[in-house]
Amino acid sequence: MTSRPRVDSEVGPLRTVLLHRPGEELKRLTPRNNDQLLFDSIPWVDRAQQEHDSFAEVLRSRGVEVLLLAEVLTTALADSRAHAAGIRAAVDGRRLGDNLADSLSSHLSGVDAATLAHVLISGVTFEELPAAEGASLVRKMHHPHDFAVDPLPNLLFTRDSSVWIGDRVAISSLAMPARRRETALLDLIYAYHPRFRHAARAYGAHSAPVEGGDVMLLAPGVLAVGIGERTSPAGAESLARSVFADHLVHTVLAVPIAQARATMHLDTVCTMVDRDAFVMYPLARDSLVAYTLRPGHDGSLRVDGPEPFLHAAAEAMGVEKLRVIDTGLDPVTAEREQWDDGNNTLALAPGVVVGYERNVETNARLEDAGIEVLAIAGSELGSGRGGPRCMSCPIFRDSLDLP
Ligand SMILES: NC(=O)NCCC[C@H](N)C(=O)O
Repeated sequence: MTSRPRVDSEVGPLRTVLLHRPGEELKRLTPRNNDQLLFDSIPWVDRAQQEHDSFAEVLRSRGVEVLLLAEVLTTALADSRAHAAGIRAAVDGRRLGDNLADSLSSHLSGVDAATLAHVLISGVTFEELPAAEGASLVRKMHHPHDFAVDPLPNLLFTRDSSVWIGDRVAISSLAMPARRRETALLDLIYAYHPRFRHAARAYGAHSAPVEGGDVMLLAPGVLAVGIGERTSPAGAESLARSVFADHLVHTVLAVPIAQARATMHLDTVCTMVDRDAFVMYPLARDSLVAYTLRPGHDGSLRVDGPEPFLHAAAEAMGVEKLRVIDTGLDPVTAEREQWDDGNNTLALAPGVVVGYERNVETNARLEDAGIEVLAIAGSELGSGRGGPRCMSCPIFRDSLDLP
């Protein structure tokens, strides 16, 4: 018997998670396209898969049910409506022109669900397009390795494309063009997979950017939303209005973060490692502030602050004080380990987190503070600039009774 999806904290015991085992889409990365596709180098794909398999194994060994995105997508695409919608979302007439678009769509309408899932994730190059009658200027003028359908190498970071808030799922509105089509796949999964199709949506039909890496359920009823390179003020405000209207939370903390690649999401700067504790980039510790948003009368919004993030968060969570694990790192080590996702941990339970093994100093300080760190290899996975929290979308966590 599977539990119905529900997440209301960052650290409640994790029971079910959605991961994406990286595949052929990573083989599309070249030195010519890696910047645009948001990777900092070209990963060794076999090793990335081994690292990911080990990550999944660590989770399973702690009793977590691991759902793999390609498998759940394939199940969803077995529904003919999902199959047709998946093709519509991938085949772009503006890029291909009507003739090529029609021929690709009709080819894909004849493939099985697993093949379509593969195509939707890995993309299609012009040389891979099915043969068609007659000449095509579009085909002739594109390089054979140009993408007719873009690959989605960042699907690996399942945190960003959807997020469960209580018993509702919010499909993100991703900011970067290289990631926008991910939402179409998540939309199909949650609409057509038998396990999810009855789940209510949060934040439906909004277009202002919100990415899951910026969204943190600090405690039941308290949501923090980073605002920076990815999530815009308009996105945070729309999300807040939506979750207030659905009575999912009582407070949203809007947290400005530097608009830089190193700090692309709030979870690159800090993550929760216990019900009252964060691991946090030391240079952000004193500067992080929050605006406090609460529902006003008649659908209006109250906005207070800004004030120091830790004060605002403690007050909203109803705890006296929040702890920041004192990593005490020198600025250079802190900067290096922050870049390598040292602060991007995935909590499996209060005081138990998964982190990249390479962040030796941060992990040692966490252990000193009594946090159990399950260290995983991530030399290849990290080339996309994301750590264990980025690579996981919790679908069910046991609820957390605050002290
Ligand atoms: N939550 C996260 O920080 N996710 C990492 C996303 C990395 C991906 N290459 C991106 O740039 O979107």
